Order: sequence, then structure tokens, then C-alpha cells
Amino acid sequence: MQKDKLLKGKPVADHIYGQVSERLKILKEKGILPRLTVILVGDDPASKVYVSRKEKTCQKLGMDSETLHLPAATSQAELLQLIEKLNADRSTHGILVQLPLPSHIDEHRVLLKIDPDKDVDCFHPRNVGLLVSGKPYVLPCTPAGIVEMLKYYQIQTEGKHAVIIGRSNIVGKPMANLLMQKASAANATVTVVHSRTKNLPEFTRQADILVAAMGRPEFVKADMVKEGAVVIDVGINRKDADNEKGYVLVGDVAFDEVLPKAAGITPVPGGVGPMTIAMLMHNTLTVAARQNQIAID
Ligand SMILES: Nc1nc2c(c(=O)[nH]1)N[C@@H](CN(C=O)c1ccc(C(=O)N[C@@H](CCC(=O)O)C(=O)O)cc1)CN2
Repeated sequence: MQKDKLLKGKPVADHIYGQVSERLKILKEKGILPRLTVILVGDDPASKVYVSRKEKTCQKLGMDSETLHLPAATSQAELLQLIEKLNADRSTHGILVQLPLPSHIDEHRVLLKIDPDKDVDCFHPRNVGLLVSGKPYVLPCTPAGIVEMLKYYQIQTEGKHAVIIGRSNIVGKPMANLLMQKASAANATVTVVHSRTKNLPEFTRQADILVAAMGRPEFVKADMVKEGAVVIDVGINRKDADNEKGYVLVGDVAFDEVLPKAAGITPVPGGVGPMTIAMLMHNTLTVAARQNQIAID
């Protein structure tokens, strides 16, 4: 294993947590205890893991947090009512609805209901618009975490060709925005490919930076990657295995065969994943500070 090629998330997340602690100190000195409320509807096993990690991280940092776990049969009206209550509650600064939601609930309606000033995910259309305009309120957690990783590992993006596989609202679309922008200083040339792209490998082979975020286990094979490319794997897929958990985590990249060709590659687990929660903590402080007109940056 060529260890120097591994772009691990933990050291970068720890660097962010250092900044979070400094910013939290300023808020606490002003009498503000930032509070994140996470809503989980249903019992998706992976979501339960992520939500519990969010709560534990808040506790570890000394932030306030609350997880509201609702049954899978919760109606859309009930969920909207709860969000309305949290919007009006001044002690809650950040609201996050864990995705995916059960299929009977319209995700767009729910995200639209969250007060955009409390939207720590950057999923509300107002905040998506601000992001696209280059004047973000907060940055979307996973894409912002990837930008932080590229900076930390001193990977040049300016003028490079970044190819993103996947066009989701959580990763693909905001990632394209961040990488192309002047505001993020990334200044890359960006191509987005997806399930309907014809001759997809022709595009991925042009990538200096390849971001795999389509949610298909080990989809990216060695012959789809240019020699010397930086490969960012955003996929987290559970693959059946004969171990204690009954599964192993694999990314969207066939890691073992892509590793020899890549100049740098994020592992799964331990790559991009830890950055999502680190950036969420950062965003929670940002919204708490803005709601109280306190400068922490
Ligand atoms: N409202 C949101 N919903 C979802 C988001 C989001 O940003 N906001 N992103 C994902 C899930 N997610 C956070 O919510 C998340 C995913 C992965 C990790 C992580 O630490 N992954 C670890 C492995 C974790 C494991 O053992 O299963 C890793 O890759 O090393 C954290 C958060 C979808 N929903």
C-alpha cells in the first residue's frame, strides 16, 4: 500500500475541530451556547449511525444538541409542524433533517420549511441560490469538506479539470459550484457526468480531479481514471460480508485497482465521511453567530 497517496479525512477534520473550538469559545464568552437539532424520521440503519455521531460530536465539543427521532409513519404535516415549532424556538440555532426521508414525505417541501437562517446543510433554496451566486450563507457540508481536504493536502485546483460523477443535490451539484467558483478560490474547470451521460469513461479519463458521488459500489474502475489523477470517493455503500457487522463499507471507486494509477485517493471509510460532520459543526457555529450578530471569523 502506497500510504502517502492516501488522503485521510481525520487529520483534516481535527484541523477543522481546532477552529471550531476557537470559534465556540468566542460564542460562549458572549453567553451563547450553540444548539443543533437533528430530526430523524424512521429507522434507516446508516442514518441512525450518522445522527448519533452528530450528537456525540456536539457533546465532545461542548455544544448543545438534541435528536428528535420520529417513527417512520410520521406524516408530512406532523413533520412540517415540528419544523415550524423549531423555527420559532430561539434556543435552537441549527436545524437538520436527516436524509433520506421515507418515501411518503416530499423532501423539497420539508427543506423549504426550515428557516433558511437555521439551515446548517445549505439545502434551503435561498441558501442554494446564495451559493450559486458566490455569496454563500453557509457552505454545503460534504462538498465544503472536500474543498478543505484539497487545501489541506495542497492539491492545486486552479485551471484543473474536475469531473464529478453524480448530480445529487447533496453532493454533485453543490460540488460543481464550489469547484468552479472564484469565491472558494478553487477556480477549476468542471464537468458533471451522470447516469444518462453517453461514453462516461471518456469524460472521467480527462479528469485531473475525479469526484465519485453516484452511489454505486466500486463503479469507478482503473480504466476510467487518468494516470496521476486525484480521486475523491464520496460513496459509502454497505457490501455484505462474513463479519460481526454482516457488511463492509465500500466506496464508489474500486479502490485496490485505482490506487496504483492515482496521485492521491480518499479511502472509504476514513476519507470524505469524517469531513461532513466537521463542516456541520462549523456551520452550526456560523448560524448561531449570525442569529446573534456576533463576529467569530
Ligand atoms: N441532512 C443531511 N442528510 C445527509 C447528509 C447531510 O450532509 N445532511 N449526508 C449523508 C450522511 N451523512 C451525514 O448526514 C454522513 C455520511 C457519512 C459520515 C461518515 O462519517 N462516514 C464514515 C463511515 C461511517 C460508518 O461507519 O458508517 C466514513 O466514511 O469514514 C458522516 C455523515 C446523507 N444524509
